[in-house]
Amino acid sequence: SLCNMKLQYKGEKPFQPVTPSQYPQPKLLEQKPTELLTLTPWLAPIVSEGTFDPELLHRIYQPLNLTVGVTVFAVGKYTQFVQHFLESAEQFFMQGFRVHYYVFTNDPTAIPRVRLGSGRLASIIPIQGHSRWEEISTRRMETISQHIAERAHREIDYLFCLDVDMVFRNPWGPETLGDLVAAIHPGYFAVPRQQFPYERRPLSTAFVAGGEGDFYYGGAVFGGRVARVYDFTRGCHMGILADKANGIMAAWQEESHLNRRFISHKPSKVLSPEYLWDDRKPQPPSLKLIRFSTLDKDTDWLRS
Ligand SMILES: CC(=O)N[C@H]1[C@@H](OP(=O)(O)OP(=O)(O)OC[C@H]2O[C@@H](n3ccc(=O)[nH]c3=O)[C@H](O)[C@@H]2O)O[C@H](CO)[C@H](O)[C@@H]1O
Ligand SMILES: [Mn+2]
Repeated sequence: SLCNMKLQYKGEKPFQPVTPSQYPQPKLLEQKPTELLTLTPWLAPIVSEGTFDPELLHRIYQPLNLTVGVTVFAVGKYTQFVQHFLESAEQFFMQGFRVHYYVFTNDPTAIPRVRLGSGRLASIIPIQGHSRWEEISTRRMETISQHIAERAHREIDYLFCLDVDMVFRNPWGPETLGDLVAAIHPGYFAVPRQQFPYERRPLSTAFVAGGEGDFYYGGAVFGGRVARVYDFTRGCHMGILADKANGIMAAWQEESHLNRRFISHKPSKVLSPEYLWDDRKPQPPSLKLIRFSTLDKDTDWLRS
């Protein structure tokens, strides 16, 4: 069965020598490239403006000829977001890289054909719709893991799994690439962990106890090497299935399972809220650049 299959991935890309270039010297004794924390206690970088050199990273990653996948779901009324999402991604997402968008929808005819740059393509993948929005959102973990097993592991090196009700506003580049990548939720970066909206009922497999947790991560952005995203989404899906069998739906659906799993399977790279913002909030001075943000949407209408 698909579950026990040994996947033949596209293959590792050996690193290339970095071509000579001019860039500012890294200074061991000059601290604080930003007001934000730059390293987790398990030594994963926290990416924000000022912590990296975009040109240098481009020189390092560009020769690898990587293909970066994106999964995005547009079921029911959410098809209206696809155009703006794709157009803004074409402007800002992984410029100069090969990109493969996988658009999952119950209504392929409602997906606009957006003109894509060279080396970039979109596949529209029909899926079943569900009447409850919680179900649509939660099912993504299952669909993504199946899609990696059936197809995407042969086509892409890295994968980002993104919400569709969002737009890119500034560059999102190879600084985001890592084995397993999480993004800090815009609503909880200044909040003590006891107040994170984790699932708190021990009956759920997403249960998080009082003293646990690092950052509260958003369900709208996660990714990494395709093999790691496969394990991650499969793990979340298993937790969701176990909860279903027990008749329980976690407080924030798949986001609760994602947060549970990132506590035991730490991300190797963490994206600051620059990479997962919300237009309904004022931009705090500590965030220099909003790169990807939730649109101010009519939630009641969308979910009706
Ligand atoms: C910023 C952030 O971290 N957002 C998370 C949050 O609320 P959100 O309010 O952002 O959830 P949402 O309404 O955007 O739903 C998540 C995604 O599911 C898809 N969708 C949903 C409903 C529907 O009818 N059709 C459809 O296509 C669509 O891709 C959408 O972007 O909590 C959700 C789970 O409860 C997800 O974890 C979201 O990622
Ligand atoms: Mn959303």
